[in-house]
Amino acid sequence: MTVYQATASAPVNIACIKYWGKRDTKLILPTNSSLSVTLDQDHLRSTTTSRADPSFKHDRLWLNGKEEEIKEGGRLSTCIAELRRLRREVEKKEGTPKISEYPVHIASYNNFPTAAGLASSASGFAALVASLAALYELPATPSELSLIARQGSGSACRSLFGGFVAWEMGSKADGSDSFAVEVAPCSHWPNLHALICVVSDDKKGTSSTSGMQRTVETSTLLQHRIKVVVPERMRAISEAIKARDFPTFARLTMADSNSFHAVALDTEPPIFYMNDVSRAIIALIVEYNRASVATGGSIKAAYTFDAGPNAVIYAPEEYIKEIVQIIISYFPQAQPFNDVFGLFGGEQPKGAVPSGFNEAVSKKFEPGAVKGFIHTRVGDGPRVLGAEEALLNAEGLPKAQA
Ligand SMILES: Nc1ncnc2c1ncn2[C@@H]1O[C@H](COP(=O)(O)OP(=O)(O)OP(=O)(O)O)[C@@H](O)[C@H]1O
Ligand SMILES: C[C@@](O)(CCOP(=O)(O)OP(=O)(O)O)CC(=O)O
Repeated sequence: MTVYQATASAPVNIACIKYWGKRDTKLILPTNSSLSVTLDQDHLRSTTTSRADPSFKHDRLWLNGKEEEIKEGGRLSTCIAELRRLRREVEKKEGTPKISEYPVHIASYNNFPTAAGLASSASGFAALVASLAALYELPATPSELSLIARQGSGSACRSLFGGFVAWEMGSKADGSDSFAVEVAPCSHWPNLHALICVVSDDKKGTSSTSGMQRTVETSTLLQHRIKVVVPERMRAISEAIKARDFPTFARLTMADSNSFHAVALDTEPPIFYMNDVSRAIIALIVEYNRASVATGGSIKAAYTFDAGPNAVIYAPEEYIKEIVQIIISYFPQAQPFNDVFGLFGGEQPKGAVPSGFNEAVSKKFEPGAVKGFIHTRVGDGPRVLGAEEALLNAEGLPKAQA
């Protein structure tokens, strides 16, 4: 008997020009376009296996081994229904098995700790869509699949591509022109690296979904951001990426992170996602860039923050070592540094600052204020994996994770 099953993995993306605000909350249509860098799935990924089988009673989904309810009319059920609809188109061709009629079992696993506060909905919904698209053998392009991932979580639409990705907001009421497009593949700028600084967090106070809705309803500053600020930045950052112009890319990325956190503060009641640790990291990166420019160099690093206190620092590969040394001068580490790129030749990094760096820009924190680092780089889009990577066992239930 044929087993109808497919496994796919999908990457995390971190926006440089932020999505914040919906004009349609059901279809997840944004109030502005956004642009992100896809991170390498060798380090951070969601992996998902989907199987269609006539013996299954109903659709079921397990996330990290734990069953999640698929609520009727909810985001998961919308994505599954949309992919089934596309499969039915394929089944119009005579002789194609009608597997759209079978219930599905879906098992997914995020290889990064949810407790780290990293966006999991983006890679999660992208992997779900990629695995069902592979199961159903859909002839759809990544942009077409991004229309579906968008309805799971807005930022997920950008994880259907590798490299540098724009989500064009579109203008149609049905959302058919609100999808992701590739600005440049990861091979275009492979030495763009990312250093994620995991900041201690006692559980996020305001989710992105509810936070951005409150901003749309109450912030006057958001209107200026979506009408004037973002359209110009989208144009400028796309050009900077095409030209591999890091200083311009960095200036725009930092400015847009600041603008996003400003509209969060302009919300009633105000929303704070960054904390003292986040702000100290900003001060260190600003001083690092200032000292570099003052000695005839250029901007070397860009910070950006999503809806939480973790910092993501984008920088050319050659500066990451120096950046780690600066940060640990102020944030002593309680855990060993996971040196996946071999920057420190088997030794643990020691704190140091470059000459001309004003050490008074921040106080020194207690160990553990920055819990650890994840060093990664720009990476490719979703991958279809082999049967040996499947997360479902012979009975169609989740395998125990090692
Ligand atoms: N691998 C996955 N497969 C399917 N759904 C997932 C997966 N990982 C996460 N999700 C969905 O995403 C939800 C978490 O999304 P949520 O938006 O609350 O957090 P986040 O993505 O970590 O942060 P944010 O989007 O605010 O930056 C989970 O409850 C689950 O529904
Ligand atoms: C700050 C952000 O990370 C917000 C992401 O919001 P989500 O995509 O998580 O929101 P929903 O569409 O409601 O699921 C910025 C970004 O990724 O562009």
